[in-house]
Amino acid sequence: MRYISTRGTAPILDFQGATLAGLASDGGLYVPEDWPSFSPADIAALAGLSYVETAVRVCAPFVGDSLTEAELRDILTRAYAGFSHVAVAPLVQLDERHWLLELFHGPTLAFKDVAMQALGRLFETFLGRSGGHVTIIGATSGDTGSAAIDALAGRDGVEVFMLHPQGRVSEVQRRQMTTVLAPNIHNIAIHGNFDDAQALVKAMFNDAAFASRFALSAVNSINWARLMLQIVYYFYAAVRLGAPDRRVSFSVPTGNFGDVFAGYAARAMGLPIDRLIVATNQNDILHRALSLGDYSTGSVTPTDAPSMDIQVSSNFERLLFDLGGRDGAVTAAEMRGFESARAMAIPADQRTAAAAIFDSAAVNAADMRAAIRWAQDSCGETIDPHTGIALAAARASGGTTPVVTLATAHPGKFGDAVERASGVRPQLPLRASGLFDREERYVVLPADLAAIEAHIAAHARPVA
Ligand SMILES: Cc1ncc(COP(=O)(O)O)c(C=O)c1O
Ligand SMILES: N[C@@H](CCOP(=O)(O)O)C(=O)O
Repeated sequence: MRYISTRGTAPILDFQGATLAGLASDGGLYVPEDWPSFSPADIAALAGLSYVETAVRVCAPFVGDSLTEAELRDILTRAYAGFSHVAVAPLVQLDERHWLLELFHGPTLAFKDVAMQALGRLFETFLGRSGGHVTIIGATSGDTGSAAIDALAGRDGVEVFMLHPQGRVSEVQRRQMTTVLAPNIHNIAIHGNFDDAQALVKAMFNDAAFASRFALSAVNSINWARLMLQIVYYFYAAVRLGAPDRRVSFSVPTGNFGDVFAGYAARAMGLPIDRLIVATNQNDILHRALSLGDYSTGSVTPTDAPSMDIQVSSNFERLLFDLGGRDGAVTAAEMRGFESARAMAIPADQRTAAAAIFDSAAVNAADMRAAIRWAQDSCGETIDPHTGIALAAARASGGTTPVVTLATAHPGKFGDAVERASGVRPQLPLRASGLFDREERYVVLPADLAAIEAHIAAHARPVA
């Protein structure tokens, strides 16, 4: 499989190259040149397979010659061996139409582990071949950072610099990052919000001299490998609910548009997904974009679902590229316009194409809390606020198709908010015990490119 940039001018790479590059050198995002196609018979053949075997089959066409099937299976087997549930992503029935897909059984208790545990091993394998070294820079609203740090701490060949918005992640999220004291892990709290952190990361990639001096790479969902690994659970869940013979919808708590874009990719590959529901919190740019064509940023509002307190959603560019006929020049012009005006009107034909696939909803705090209470009181399931947002949107949607709500974080990561909503204090699983007793290490810096680059330059290993 070859990978092309959404902005059309970066070199075309294979899977190994795209994984190590992270962001394309023209500022775009790598996408597969074509969507692999799964026939109904291919999908039916996934029935009864374990999560790892499903992942091998779904990922193989994307990986191409970069890994043998045995190498891929070995990476995935080791990635999911540390999950606390043997199903990796168990489906839990709520009522006759609604299911939860629990994606939080990995080491840091959020869906990010599903991709990151494998991505860490992909980096290790690819860098091991060349004896190379990369500097990973990332931005997090809480969950990507902890998952990346767990996956990469102590690994040879990688130095990790993770930016989070100071005071805007939960205490559990912060401690999951800052109590990891491995020498290759560097946490940076910035004065600003997640969008500022993400913009700084992209600015460092766009600083060609800095990017090549430190061999920058990415673990955010701008890295295609993240999304490939997230496509798997759409197949896994849909097959369990009757695909290819029954259509299934998914409700996805959305911030950076990565998780729901993985669902879009699964649908493009042939999985019979009926609707993809894009559920946002009060930071509703994606809901406005999909329902009104208004992709314009506002200020970021802090909410009880802080991991979704995002305005500029990186992966929306991948959707615009596909909907705009996969013309890099068109997407590059659109993104340049958006980056300067902080606003963009989605063209009518692209809105119509999106409406055939996506529904969207902006869920307020009261409706999110009501969804948490309903899950608790009517189903005995304790869910976190991000899942609550998506469940509220799922229950408000019409139709008879089964709807799977992605449960993206363990409720214990957001204990205060869950307790406020339901009166129930969720416990953190045993694997997180001791978090509050450990030493923390991080620096606080202004959201200023020169300051961040100077800090990284002082601690990273330049290319020889
Ligand atoms: C718990 C949780 N739910 C949902 C999201 C939103 O996912 P995405 O950014 O892929 O849209 C995030 C952050 O990415 C998250 O951490
Ligand atoms: N909610 C995310 C934001 C970054 O998302 P990513 O999927 O692009 O890595 C977080 O928890 O950091």
